Amino acid sequence: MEGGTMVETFLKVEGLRKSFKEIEVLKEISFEVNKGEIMAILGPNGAGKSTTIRNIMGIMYPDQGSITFQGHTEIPRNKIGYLPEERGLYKNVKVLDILLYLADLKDYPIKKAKERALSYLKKFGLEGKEKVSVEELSKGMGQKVQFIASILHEPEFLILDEPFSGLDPVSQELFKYEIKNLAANGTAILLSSHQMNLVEEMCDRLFLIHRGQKVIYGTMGDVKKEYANFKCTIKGKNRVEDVEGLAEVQRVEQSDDAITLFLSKDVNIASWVRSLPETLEINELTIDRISLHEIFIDIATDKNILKEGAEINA
Ligand SMILES: Nc1ncnc2c1ncn2[C@@H]1O[C@H](COP(=O)(O)OP(=O)(O)OP(=O)(O)O)[C@@H](O)[C@H]1O
Repeated sequence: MEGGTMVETFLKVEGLRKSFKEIEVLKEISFEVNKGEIMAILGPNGAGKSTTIRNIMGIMYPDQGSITFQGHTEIPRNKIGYLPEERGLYKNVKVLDILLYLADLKDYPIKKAKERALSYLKKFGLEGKEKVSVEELSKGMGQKVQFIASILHEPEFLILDEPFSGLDPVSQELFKYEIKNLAANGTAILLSSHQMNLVEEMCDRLFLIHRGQKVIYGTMGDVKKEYANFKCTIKGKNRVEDVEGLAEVQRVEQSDDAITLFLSKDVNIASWVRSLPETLEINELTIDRISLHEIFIDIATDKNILKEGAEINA
């Protein structure tokens, strides 16, 4: 998506509000998903991700706000692929039959669907399983079939709710590769996941909700720059008192044989390293940026340690 290409928005969600009984679960949710990008929707359990997705899919209706697809309110079902959070919807049906049936529901040509289905089954290591009934598949295999079902009709917009849950690491990589490939070919992708490492590796932008409200919305690069401050971990026998007064140190965490210094946002690492006192015992020293995983935990646990950077779009 970078490099000045024209952004074409597929989905636009504006001011979405939704309550269940008295409880407001979504409060003014607004975001967009563009063609050719992977947009992550993130948040702790119960944050409102699936509710947002269900509103987009027309499974439930918002109390307020609007959802448009290429400018239209009608849901273009044939252009959308959806991998729901609930899995294993089909049981006593053969793998290839269910795939072709679902493609047919989307008015996709059956011959092409069959070719694509066989090629994807092969790609996902399910060659020879065409005539096996879905209930006989393992959990991961079932998920692969459901994933194939969601992309068989070449959707322009793909919603993946927790696509990696229950997959082994090899299958996760396969899914990751395939999802990135779809985006590279122009598909707009909205992905919800709790696997922050994968999100960090593959998503272009992210939208993080907490208690039904936007906390972060931006490109992965912006989020890293704004929130992911540097941290310096020093192995050796040092006391918190030895380091907490140092310039640019916002917070110190101590574990058995290491001490981690969380540094302020605009620190100049080169001069900061030079300013370390010679009295420190340094057996090992590493400087990294805080990971998306840590940013997530910080927000989800209301620690707000990173709030210094909490400016972008929030
Ligand atoms: N049909 C419903 N009736 C009442 N409350 C609901 C309903 N669906 C969701 N909720 C509530 O809305 C809130 C958001 O739920 P949602 O499933 O959207 O969260 P989520 O972010 O997808 O969480 P998870 O990561 O656990 O899947 C929760 O408090 C949940 O209990």
